[in-house]
Amino acid sequence: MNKITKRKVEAFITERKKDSYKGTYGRVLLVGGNENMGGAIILSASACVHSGAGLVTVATDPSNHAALHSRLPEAMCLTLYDLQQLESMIDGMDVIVIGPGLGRDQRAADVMKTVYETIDEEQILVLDGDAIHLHVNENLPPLKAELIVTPHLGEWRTLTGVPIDDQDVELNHQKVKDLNAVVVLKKSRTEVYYEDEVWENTAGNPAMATGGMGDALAGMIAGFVAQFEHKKHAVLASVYLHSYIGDELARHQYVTLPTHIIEQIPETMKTFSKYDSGKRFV
Ligand SMILES: NC(=O)C1=CN([C@@H]2O[C@H](COP(=O)(O)OP(=O)(O)OC[C@H]3O[C@@H](n4cnc5c(N)ncnc54)[C@H](O)[C@@H]3O)[C@@H](O)[C@H]2O)[C@@H](O)CC1
Ligand SMILES: Nc1ncnc2c1ncn2[C@@H]1O[C@H](COP(=O)(O)OP(=O)(O)O)[C@@H](O)[C@H]1O
Ligand SMILES: [Mg+2]
Repeated sequence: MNKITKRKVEAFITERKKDSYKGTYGRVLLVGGNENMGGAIILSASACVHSGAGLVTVATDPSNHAALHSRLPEAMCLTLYDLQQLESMIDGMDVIVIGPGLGRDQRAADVMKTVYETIDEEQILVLDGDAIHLHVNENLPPLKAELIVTPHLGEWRTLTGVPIDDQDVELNHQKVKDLNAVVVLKKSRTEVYYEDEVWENTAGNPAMATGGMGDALAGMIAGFVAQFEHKKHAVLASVYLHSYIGDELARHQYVTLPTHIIEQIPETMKTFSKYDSGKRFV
């Protein structure tokens, strides 16, 4: 299995071009956060903005709009259940994240259907949390977009039907090929599955075992994929950096919150970008 290491990620995160602007770094739409789980999508959106996505929009329940605006004025927002508005917004996006705090009710299923119907092959869909359950349990239209799925072990069981104790790398890899997606299988040593290879994260620790940590990762993955040309490197780099920051914080903190990790993303990216591809400090 390939290992995602610090040296590799330093080479993946490059300096920004002088003449770039927000349009260079991608447009991301994050869809989720019902009236009970607004925090989930706020964490995802916040991680996405702090990762450097050019423009971030959030479709969430209206009861979350004020909190989102006050926590993250950089993001625009729209009403989760206004399917017409959602449809027209999807059009201009590079990456769409769906699932954090979405819920699994009929309204959530209708939102999923709209996204699946509207999204096209040029776009990338990040499927997380409740969207994984809806993907399995709802009769959805065929998906044209490139798919990145970010299950934890329980969500992977839902997707594949394989009990957690029976999951192993070989069987997981077979299931990934059937799924036709990139799979970020989240656990203490997260694994990233592509059709032809598997990568293992080499960072992360139990101080990160706290609610919302995966929501933050979904937003980071979207932010990286939206701005970096090399999509595989973007996914591997985001998975590693999320855990690397967690490890740095855990040197002094018993528990690390997703908000703590998010705050550290820009500074950590800067440090990683200072190494050139020859791994030399420049
Ligand atoms: N502040 C918020 O609004 C939060 C909202 N959240 C949302 O809550 C929704 C439900 O997600 P949950 O993951 O809580 O619930 P799920 O019911 O999808 O998954 C929980 C189950 O998965 C299994 N599982 C997960 N990780 C495992 C591991 N490493 N090893 C073994 N078993 C494992 C356990 O059996 C557990 O019962 C999602 O939409 C999520 O985004 C959560 O992220 C928590 C924070
Ligand atoms: N013991 C651990 N060691 C390393 N990473 C962990 C550990 N526990 C949790 N994590 C990380 O925290 C995240 C949890 O994701 P998830 O279960 O989806 O959380 P949530 O849905 O609450 O946001 C994953 O990225 C996982 O790798
Ligand atoms: Mg989750």
